[in-house]
Amino acid sequence: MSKKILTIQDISCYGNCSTTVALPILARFGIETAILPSAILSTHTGGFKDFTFLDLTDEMPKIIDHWWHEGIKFDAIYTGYIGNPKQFNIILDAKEKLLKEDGLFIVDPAMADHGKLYTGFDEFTIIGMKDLVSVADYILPNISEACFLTGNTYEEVQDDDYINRLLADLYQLGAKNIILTSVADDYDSLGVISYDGITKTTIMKELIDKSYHGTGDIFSSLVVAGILNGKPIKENLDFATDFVMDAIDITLDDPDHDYSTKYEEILKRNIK
Ligand SMILES: Nc1ncnc2c1ncn2[C@@H]1O[C@H](COP(=O)(O)OP(=O)(O)O)[C@@H](O)[C@H]1O
Ligand SMILES: Cc1ncc(COP(=O)(O)O)c(C=O)c1O
Repeated sequence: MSKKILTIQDISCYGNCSTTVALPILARFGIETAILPSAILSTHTGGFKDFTFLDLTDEMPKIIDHWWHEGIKFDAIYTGYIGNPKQFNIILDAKEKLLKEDGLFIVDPAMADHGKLYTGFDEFTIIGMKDLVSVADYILPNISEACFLTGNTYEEVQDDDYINRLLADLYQLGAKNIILTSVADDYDSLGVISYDGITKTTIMKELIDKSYHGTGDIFSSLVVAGILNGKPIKENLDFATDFVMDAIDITLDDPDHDYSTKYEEILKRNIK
């Protein structure tokens, strides 16, 4: 039977990230997707100046309560970029009211990259993300987010001891499954490591020397689709990393598309 998911993140109207990539990707893999926007921005916050920002904190509880009264329930809730620290408690309320008893709570703590918090985020964002992480079935932090969540110092290139410490500290926070992204064991590689408290699965690939906004959201949406569709973790992570790399590859030769990848070209392929 097909699955039903609720994704809670911003709508960046232009720029191919968050809700505007989650919806098409999840739908492409047969998952019915409802959205609860945390904010509406004219663009994402990376690389565009003077973006607009409409905070939807006041609207969110109304939408949740309407669905609750309708008896709507989801197989999974997947959270991303949060528009305001006040939304963390609203999201926990949505989990109580709208997630099926055996449903999955999946958190992409989208708040930082390259060792820095995104524009507009502060310690209240970190505290709120920790609350979500503590009750999550899956979390998908990058190295920067893992550091802000656990109080470790950011390292651009990481050795085994450092990664093991991050994974142990994240697991200690309460997350049942960790999918750590932007892992680099040297300056020529990039990949992901998953950890479920017992087993570590590592997928490392050659670094493409260019980064784009939105790749984290594309990666997370693909992995979430794989989890809901019961894809084995290694296959799931391998597929998602290859997809993101292909999306980067086809965007490299288009200087007018610096703000995100042209991932639609890859989504168009006959993928299973
Ligand atoms: N330039 C790149 N070269 C190779 N792999 C990449 C590149 N950018 C992203 N990826 C792959 O996609 C994953 C998620 O993308 P990333 O942008 O690092 O996520 P996040 O937003 O969590 O930082 C990475 O861990 C890596 O496996
Ligand atoms: C508003 C907004 N949402 C989501 C993201 C997440 O982007 P990424 O997929 O690069 O982590 C960003 C990053 O720039 C953003 O500004």
